[in-house]
Amino acid sequence: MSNTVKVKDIIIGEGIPKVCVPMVGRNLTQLKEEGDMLKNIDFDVVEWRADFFQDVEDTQKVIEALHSIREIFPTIPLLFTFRSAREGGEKEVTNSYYFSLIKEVVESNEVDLIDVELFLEEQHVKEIISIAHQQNVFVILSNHDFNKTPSKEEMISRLIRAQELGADILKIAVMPNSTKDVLTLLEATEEMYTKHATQPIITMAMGDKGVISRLSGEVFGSAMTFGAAKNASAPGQLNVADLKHILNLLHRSS
Ligand SMILES: O=C1C[C@@](O)(C(=O)O)C[C@@H](O)[C@@H]1O
Repeated sequence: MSNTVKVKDIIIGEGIPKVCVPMVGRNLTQLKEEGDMLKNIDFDVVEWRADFFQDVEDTQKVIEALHSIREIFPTIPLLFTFRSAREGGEKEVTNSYYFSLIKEVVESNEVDLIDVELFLEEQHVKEIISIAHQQNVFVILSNHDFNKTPSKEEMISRLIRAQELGADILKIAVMPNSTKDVLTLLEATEEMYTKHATQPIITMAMGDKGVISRLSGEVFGSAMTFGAAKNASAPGQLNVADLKHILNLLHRSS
């Protein structure tokens, strides 16, 4: 197994951390406006945060919107995410709707990557991964704690669990309540990356305190970082242009 995942022309896990921009429009008009603005910006992966979409409970409308987003970005890897409210997202739907939505999205042939929450029922996670892999869609198994930073051991064990379940990319986002918490996240990242990971990992400490973790992926082993175009999808995200610039600077001096 390798520590990289190649999606279209982007190799996640190699070189400078890749920059992912979330789209957070509430309707198709807003998504198209966001898409037009993003056309002039340099980034690597686009994430559609479908939990922001007001018609997310209508699968047909979701697929139509997905198609429109794909038309705007035919060559850029597209990540589909429905972030549940319990993990910091905008909306809560039933597990069975979440499961059927993700299945439809994967089968639509419009996405390259999907985000699946690690704490879903294990059977559902396994099934989604299997369907996604049949369709050549990569799976990011993710976990978020918007209130605190778990212990280093706990964060590593969640990332290992995601890996054991067959995820292509492992992700954890936590909220630091102190500078020490940021160090704990970075330590967990470094240890996971050097000792356990066979897959790329993505980690971040959110909020103002955690900003450094969104910039230092190349040093500690986080393969991707999220930046905001106009509206952030999580606290602490920097503007994409600044993010790219700083990542390039850090790369040159590394
Ligand atoms: O999971 C993540 C990471 C994130 O929460 C962040 O902190 O940048 C932003 C989300 O859009 C994305 O799905």
